[in-house]
Amino acid sequence: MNSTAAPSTMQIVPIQLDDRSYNIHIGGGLLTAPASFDGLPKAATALVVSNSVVAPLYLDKLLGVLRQRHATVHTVVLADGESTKTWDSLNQIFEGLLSKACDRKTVLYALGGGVVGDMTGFAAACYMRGVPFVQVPTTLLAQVDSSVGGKTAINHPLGKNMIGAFYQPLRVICDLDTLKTLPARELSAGLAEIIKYGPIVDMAFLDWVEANLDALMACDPEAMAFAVKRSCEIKADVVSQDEREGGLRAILNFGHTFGHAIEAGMGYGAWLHGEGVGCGMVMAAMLSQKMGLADQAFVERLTRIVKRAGLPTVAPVLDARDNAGRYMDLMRVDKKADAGQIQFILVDGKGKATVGPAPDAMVAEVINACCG
Ligand SMILES: NC(=O)c1ccc[n+]([C@@H]2O[C@H](COP(=O)([O-])OP(=O)(O)OC[C@H]3O[C@@H](n4cnc5c(N)ncnc54)[C@H](O)[C@@H]3O)[C@@H](O)[C@H]2O)c1
Ligand SMILES: O=C(O)C(=O)C[C@@H](O)[C@H](O)[C@H](O)COP(=O)(O)O
Ligand SMILES: [Zn+2]
Repeated sequence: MNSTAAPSTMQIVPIQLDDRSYNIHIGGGLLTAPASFDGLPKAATALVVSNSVVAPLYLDKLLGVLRQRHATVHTVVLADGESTKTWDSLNQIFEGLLSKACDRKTVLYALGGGVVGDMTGFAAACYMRGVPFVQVPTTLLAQVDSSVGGKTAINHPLGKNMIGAFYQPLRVICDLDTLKTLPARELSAGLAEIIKYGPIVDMAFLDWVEANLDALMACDPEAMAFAVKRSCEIKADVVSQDEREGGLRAILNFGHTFGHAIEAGMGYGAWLHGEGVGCGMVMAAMLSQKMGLADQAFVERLTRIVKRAGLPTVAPVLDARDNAGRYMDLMRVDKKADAGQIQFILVDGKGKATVGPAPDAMVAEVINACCG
């Protein structure tokens, strides 16, 4: 591995949010290490939310530690996949909480990827108007992005993450060992969000990612430890400046305006979130170039990196008759849209991002050029 890699022991990345500040713990074996949970509330009751893929792999391990902290630990195991990020799943969590008479001190633990994390966080925000929760992310994407920063949500058929709340966890516990069971496609999805941090904030990190992509795709522990830590540092820094996306935080949406349209337009789950983001970054970079902000060499470089990471760079046709129109309609629903005007995250290819509109004709050119 190139660059100054972090050691494989536990590392802590703080996120400063006044009375909602917390730490992100990163390291191998954290799931079964009681010390990872030190300082968290030892309420009588806890409830772990997981899913049908993650539970058989890691639920017993987590329960082993939690039963030393809570007299009673309940579980809710949801179905798997992006298509389950719905009211129905959310209700299953509420039913689990209510049927077990969980009180407002009950600690919720989200054990899984971003889908479980986003839904558990939303349930924690709503149940009895707010109960404590802890993120235990088990995918690369969740460790480098979704578990950090307090965005929680479910999807709506008309738009991604449309119903949700900002609600911070008490802690994020990233056990790097869980990444060893992750399918290659999911690892690639996580790489998309890692790649994202370069063009928006830190091009030296993009250089590092490019130089270490093979190690990352092979799940090399040292490379992973550094990538997760640096990603969390970048995200924590952005979120601590703008927790509720008044402005700056929107840069974390680089690639998402197009990506979310792909996810919703294809039907949730057909494209993974990270795949939409990967392809969406290529589209947003191309738009940035058309707007005179980035040069062609940067667009080509980013496209090469995204492709090498195992992610799609050719966007899907969402409507054979009016494809650009369909993309536009889906993007107008995006949460960043302002008075019906779509806002894009545009990059300069040197590590700076801006948020703004783009002429419809240029957006259509990008869609036409990128769709296969
Ligand atoms: N809140 C945020 O800030 C934020 C940021 C980025 C993404 N997201 C959301 O996160 C979601 C995507 O998250 P994701 O990519 O983790 O998807 P996911 O939660 O669907 O997990 C991906 C797949 O991996 C499986 N899995 C999880 N951990 C595993 C492990 N250790 N070994 C084997 N299989 C494992 C899951 O069951 C699932 O099949 C999207 O809904 C996206 O909108 C939210
Ligand atoms: O944390 C953020 O802010 C992000 O934008 C991170 C994104 O990777 C993530 O996919 C987020 O859920 C998208 O937010 P949304 O507000 O566009 O739904
Ligand atoms: Zn994302």
